[in-house]
Amino acid sequence: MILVFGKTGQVATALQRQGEVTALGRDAADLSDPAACAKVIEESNATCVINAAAYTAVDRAEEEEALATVINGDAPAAMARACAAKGIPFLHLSTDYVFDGSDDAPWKPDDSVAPLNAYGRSKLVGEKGIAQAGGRYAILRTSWVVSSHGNNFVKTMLRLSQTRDALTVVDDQIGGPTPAADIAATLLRIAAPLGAGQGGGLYHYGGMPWVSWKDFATEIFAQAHRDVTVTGIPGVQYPTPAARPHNSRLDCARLTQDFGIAPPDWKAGLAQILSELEVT
Ligand SMILES: NC(=O)C1=CN([C@@H]2O[C@H](COP(=O)(O)OP(=O)(O)OC[C@H]3O[C@@H](n4cnc5c(N)ncnc54)[C@H](OP(=O)(O)O)[C@@H]3O)[C@@H](O)[C@H]2O)C=CC1
Ligand SMILES: Cc1cn([C@H]2C[C@H](O)[C@@H](COP(=O)(O)OP(=O)(O)O[C@H]3O[C@@H](C)C(=O)[C@@H](O)[C@H]3O)O2)c(=O)[nH]c1=O
Ligand SMILES: [Mg+2]
Repeated sequence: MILVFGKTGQVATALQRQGEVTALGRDAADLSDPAACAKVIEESNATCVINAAAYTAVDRAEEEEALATVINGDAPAAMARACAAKGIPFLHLSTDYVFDGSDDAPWKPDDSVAPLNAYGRSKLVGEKGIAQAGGRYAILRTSWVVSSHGNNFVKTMLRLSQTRDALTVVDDQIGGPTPAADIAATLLRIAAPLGAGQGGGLYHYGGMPWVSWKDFATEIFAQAHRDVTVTGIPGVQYPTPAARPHNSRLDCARLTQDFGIAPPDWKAGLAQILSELEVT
């Protein structure tokens, strides 16, 4: 039995659509109580655990770093220790926001981390706690997750297009939009081999080709046939509580080497999302 933490989120929803999983919502397992999450694993008959729950409100985390750190740091670490004790693999997601975004070379899994914001710091606490738990694990760092479900940049752009015919969007933050459906498929595909001893550790999994948020917005409006003029602006002209990295490009070669999985094509994923949303 594959046990999933998270029920309503983008990736948790995709996992339930694609796999035979037992998904736990906040009512069944609240990540602000790490010991309770560990106990759920201990008392389960899980053969594998996937954590798809997280504190993902990047700007709000600046004011709630302690809570974000419990949810994104302490809870996954406790889950990983419970999995290690049971001898079952633990799969987890992390983020491009653990990097500072300097230069423009794609980030490799072993590159130095230096988060610019509280959310990134909280996710890094989780990464380290999982590595120290001593069990088999895979952490997929992904970026710019989108789906027809939940909150994401695609949904924000479509909503804004109902009231606006022009938008300014930052063009100096570059990364890979990643469909939640592809993340779920990848997690489900690597779970068994990981449990059997193949691979393990830190991986990158982000969509291709790399784009700026501005070029992403432009493609969303093109595919959705929305007549919105998008003008690029530097991030300094779009002030937010949390700083965001300029360079979020993820080098996904290790996942290809260990599991034969290539990064997803986000433009195809976007078309699928728009069709699910019945935007034509
Ligand atoms: N979204 C993105 O752009 C990116 C996400 N990631 C990572 O990918 C993973 C999945 O993200 P995504 O699917 O987008 O997340 P979402 O923001 O769509 O969903 C977050 C999920 O976590 C749950 N959750 C939040 N707090 C708690 C809590 N205290 N107890 C139990 N459940 C809780 C939410 O439940 P509820 O509905 O009850 O609030 C929801 O199901 C996360 O680890 C995230 O850090 C990485 C890079 C980019
Ligand atoms: C709505 C809007 C946003 N923006 C900018 C702000 C920001 O730099 C960028 C994206 O905004 P968002 O708030 O959607 O993105 P953000 O919440 O920062 O998304 C991040 O979420 C976390 C969970 C991750 O792990 C990251 O990989 C990343 O996906 O677009 C504009 O320039 N114009 C706009 O009209
Ligand atoms: Mg957001």
